[in-house]
Amino acid sequence: MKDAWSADEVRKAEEPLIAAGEPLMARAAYALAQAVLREVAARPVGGHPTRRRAVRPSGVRLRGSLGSDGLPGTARVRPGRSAGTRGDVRGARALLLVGPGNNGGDTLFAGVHLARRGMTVTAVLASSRVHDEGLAAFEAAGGHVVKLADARVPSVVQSARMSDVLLDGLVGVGARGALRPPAGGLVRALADAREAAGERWPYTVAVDIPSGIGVDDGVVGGPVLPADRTVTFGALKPGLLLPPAALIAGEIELVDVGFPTPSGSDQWASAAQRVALGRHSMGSTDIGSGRVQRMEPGDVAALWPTPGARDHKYTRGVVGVIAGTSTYPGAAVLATSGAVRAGAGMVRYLGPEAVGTRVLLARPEVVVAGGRVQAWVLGPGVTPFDPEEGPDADGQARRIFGALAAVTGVLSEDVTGGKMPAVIDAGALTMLEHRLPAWAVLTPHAGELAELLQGLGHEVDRADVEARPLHWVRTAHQATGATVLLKGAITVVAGPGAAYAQADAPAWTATAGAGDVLAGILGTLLAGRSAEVVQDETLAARLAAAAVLVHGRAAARASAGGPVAALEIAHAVPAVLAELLSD
Ligand SMILES: NC(=O)C1=CN([C@@H]2O[C@H](COP(=O)(O)OP(=O)(O)OC[C@H]3O[C@@H](n4cnc5c(N)ncnc54)[C@H](O)[C@@H]3O)[C@@H](O)[C@H]2O)[C@@H](O)CC1
Ligand SMILES: [K+]
Repeated sequence: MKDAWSADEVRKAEEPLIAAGEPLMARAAYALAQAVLREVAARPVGGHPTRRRAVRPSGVRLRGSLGSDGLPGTARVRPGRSAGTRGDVRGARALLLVGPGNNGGDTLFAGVHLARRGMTVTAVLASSRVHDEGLAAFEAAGGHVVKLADARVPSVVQSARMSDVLLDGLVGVGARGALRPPAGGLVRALADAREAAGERWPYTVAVDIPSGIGVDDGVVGGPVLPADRTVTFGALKPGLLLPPAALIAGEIELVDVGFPTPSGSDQWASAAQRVALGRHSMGSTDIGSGRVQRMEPGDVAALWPTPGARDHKYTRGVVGVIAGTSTYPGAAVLATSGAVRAGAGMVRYLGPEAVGTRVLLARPEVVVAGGRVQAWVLGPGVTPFDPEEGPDADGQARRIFGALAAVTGVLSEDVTGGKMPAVIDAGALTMLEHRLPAWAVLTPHAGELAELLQGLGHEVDRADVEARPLHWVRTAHQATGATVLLKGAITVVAGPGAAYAQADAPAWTATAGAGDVLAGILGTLLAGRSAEVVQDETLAARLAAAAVLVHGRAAARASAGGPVAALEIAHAVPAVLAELLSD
């Protein structure tokens, strides 16, 4: 499991270490410098290993000479190393963006290592005050210093363009909100230049985080310079796992600076507190707090129910699927295929006869009849419920309302029954009338989540959900009681006391029907551990994250780098599971 710590948790962890005299900054700076040196040394002379520059002018290098604005003379000094071989970093150029705090300190000390190795290093100080010792050491090592206040932003941008590597050390975990001027203006100009430059941009390394992202929530509320690599210290930060920030953080390198291993989850138990369903019922103080995790293959293997010699189809779990209509029959095929391929003991299908026939043609092992079920998959391919339109022609809404009663165990005013986990997708998301238990997993995409939240009294649209996914997923979890899984390039899951951000699927997975397959896979997982899921309110979120990982890996396998059809994702699931379970 990858565990991301909030900025507060990082501070709490570092305090005793700093008090004990542990050289955290020295460790961070050394590791940062090593990451830069590795990259620069791997570059063929005159080009980036993966983003080779199209034109690399040769010319006279006046190493270290400065122009009138204090920046390396861009007219006189040509980019790249004019001499040396692969592995030799001498003469390579680094531009450091240095902010006022310890993030800038890390960057200056890293600059010391780079300068000592013969690189030409220039620090642009974005603030009037910077880390004193770092600055003194940097100057002593021969680093050049430019104050942003004395330089023009276009000259800094030009200097960046001519560098081999760019270090973003403006703010780290001490950041509050979007980047303010002048750092914000500089980063906006650099981000624009990077966009325009395409491949011809220096390798960009974010120090601890890309400056300007929300450390705890991954929000990108202002200018941020996308990084090729983020070298982060002590622990991952939620913003490095969560969209949209995670999509611009590049490769993440975690540096051990001596933090203790992650403690238990007791400290954030408050996030598990649930409040009554209602328009203004959310405890907003809980939102945004807590740890974010990313499940890894080993975690999934430990969670996946595997059959033993004494198991039979009922002990392994029966999934009931209510999906598809005569207009959208394919969703029924995809959801049942996902469930079958994920290893359900049995899959039942309930729906219009014509759709059931199609399901049987694709998957003869599906039982098209009612009966015992241990988890439901409700809603793929079912149209949103509109009470004014009267009873639905296919009867799917009626069936789903019935199944939803079994999920909560409240069958009627005076009759209660067994409680059952469920995946609630697509059309079924419009049929929620009561507060739900955590073993009900809602699986909306961003547009559906926005509509659900609007129904709960929030003014939010799809773009808002995409801009602050963790916030809105947590809000929906707290408002409905259900575990919420927001589908996307990075899928975010929130349940009692926990949040997961899974980035397992290739971009090709964004294709019609992929979500129906996911619903089926998750249905099988919930059915396989049905009794435990209703006992342990944290289990549904873990199983949801596990299903996302398996689905994403199956999509990657089916895609093999090219387009993928949803049904092929389902077909790839057994091989993915076999691999995960054998490791
Ligand atoms: N946690 C760890 O183990 C370690 C942390 N270290 C570094 O220390 C950093 C944290 O240092 P600090 O607490 O000094 O904080 P930062 O360096 O992250 O920045 C705080 C400073 O930035 C300014 N600032 C905050 N928000 C801003 C905004 N939106 N726009 C412009 N300026 C803004 C503040 O005025 C403050 O002066 C970490 O990110 C990391 O780089 C390392 O030195 C060593 C190890
Ligand atoms: K930074």
